[in-house]
Amino acid sequence: MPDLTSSRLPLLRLAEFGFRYRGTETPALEGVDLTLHPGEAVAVLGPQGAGTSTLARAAAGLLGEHGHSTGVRELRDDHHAGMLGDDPEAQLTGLTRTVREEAALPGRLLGLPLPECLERAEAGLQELGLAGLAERALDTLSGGERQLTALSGLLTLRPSVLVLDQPSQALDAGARRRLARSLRAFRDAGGAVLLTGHQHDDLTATCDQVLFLDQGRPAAITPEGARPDQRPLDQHGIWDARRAPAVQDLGRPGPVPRGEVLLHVRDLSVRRGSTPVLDGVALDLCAGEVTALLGANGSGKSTLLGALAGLLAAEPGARITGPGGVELGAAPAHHRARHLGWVGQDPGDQLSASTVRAELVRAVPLGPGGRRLRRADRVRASAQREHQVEQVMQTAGLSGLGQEHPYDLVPAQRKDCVIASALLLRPAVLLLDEPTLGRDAAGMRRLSALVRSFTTAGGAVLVATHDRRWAAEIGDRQLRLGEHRPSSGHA
Ligand SMILES: Nc1ncnc2c1ncn2[C@@H]1O[C@H](COP(=O)(O)OP(=O)(O)OP(=O)(O)O)[C@@H](O)[C@H]1O
Repeated sequence: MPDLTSSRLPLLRLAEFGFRYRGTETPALEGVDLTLHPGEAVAVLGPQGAGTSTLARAAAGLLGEHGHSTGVRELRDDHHAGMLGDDPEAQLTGLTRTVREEAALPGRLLGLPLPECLERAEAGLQELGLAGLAERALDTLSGGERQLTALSGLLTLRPSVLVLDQPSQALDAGARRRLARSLRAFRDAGGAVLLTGHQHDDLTATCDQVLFLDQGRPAAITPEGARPDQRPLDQHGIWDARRAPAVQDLGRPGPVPRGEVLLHVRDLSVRRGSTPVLDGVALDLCAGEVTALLGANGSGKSTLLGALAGLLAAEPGARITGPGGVELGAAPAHHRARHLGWVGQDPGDQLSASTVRAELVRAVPLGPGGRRLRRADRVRASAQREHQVEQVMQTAGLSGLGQEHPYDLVPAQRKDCVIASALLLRPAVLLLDEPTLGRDAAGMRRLSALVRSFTTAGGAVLVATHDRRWAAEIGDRQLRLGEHRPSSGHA
């Protein structure tokens, strides 16, 4: 990055900036003023649909051919902006095999000499705590490890302005601290940072200013250097992940005798490659309870959920018993799916239809006889299925999105689509992998309500999350994975 410290000229300036996507009538952004000087960091927060991701792309200069812009966007001569997008499934290029290759790729595409690319990649990986994973195949990484790999690649380009859309997604507290340190060093060297998203967290809290967006328009801005307090965050629909948990707000009953055990697990050990990731996990999921699954990036949360769903093989000796004592240890995944609804970390892995409605219709079997139903029964079963789909779309906040392609939805809605599919099979247990990613305050409330209504109806939920506030609010119990040794305790 060129030396910037001597100058107070802005690195990036948006003035009266507006943008309208092609084929739409309402502008996604209007009248946005934003200036980033060397050393500064600004957060732009808004509820889902407020235009924060569009603003991130505009700042990074990536909107060009997608629509029509008005006003001014100026990036200082000889400088460039780099951006990490909000879709965890689209952050890796798919062109490389290992972490080192992926981190070095952006430089190679720029035409930098290979040794320099590798040197920069090494430094980026070191800084973000990934040096030990340099040789790892990308398809073996956990969600947080993937996100940090993408960020290391971006850092090798040495941009002057870093634009990060919801960068804390999927990161544990330690990784967030490392990232905050690395952004501080980046700013001290004269760079500027723009963070966008729907949540206030440890990273947005390090910014000099917070600009709130509402329906594409600036709604408020905090005074420089002041931290936003509770009121504007609530007013603008932002989920405050740093707030102390408000357990009483959820109307959770006090300690009650545990309900029927719906999933009983003992001696569950799983290896990934040659690495032992889970070692003798024991847990009981009971009717009416939410168990929050916590642990650092790479501690094995997705591995545990995947092994319970029958998607990853457990070491011999594991005992897994489902509702009513049904033996699941040797059952294949499609058999377990009748009892255990698995919603994995990457919703894209579980979506295959071209519309949300088609995806959900496909999830429901058409009566016990399937295609062999008589015509009249089939008509009745289809109408019933339509009704079920309609209802679940409402519960999951997908009303009005039935004709959308799942990949046109934002990541949180894509996850809702997979949650809805799982609910349609009426499982006794829901296994949710990081369902809070990318949600604003209303999205978090909807998720809490959905989880609670599932347990109130007698189900059990095991949910992996890095959001400690939400874990404390929703979890009746907590199971913490760490150092490959699980420890469980009550919330
Ligand atoms: N084939 C493999 N070989 C070696 N290690 C692997 C393999 N597959 C996964 N791992 C490692 O297993 C560990 C557990 O991964 P998992 O995805 O379960 O973690 P997680 O707790 O869900 O993490 P995150 O919070 O980042 O999503 C990670 O360190 C991951 O890199």
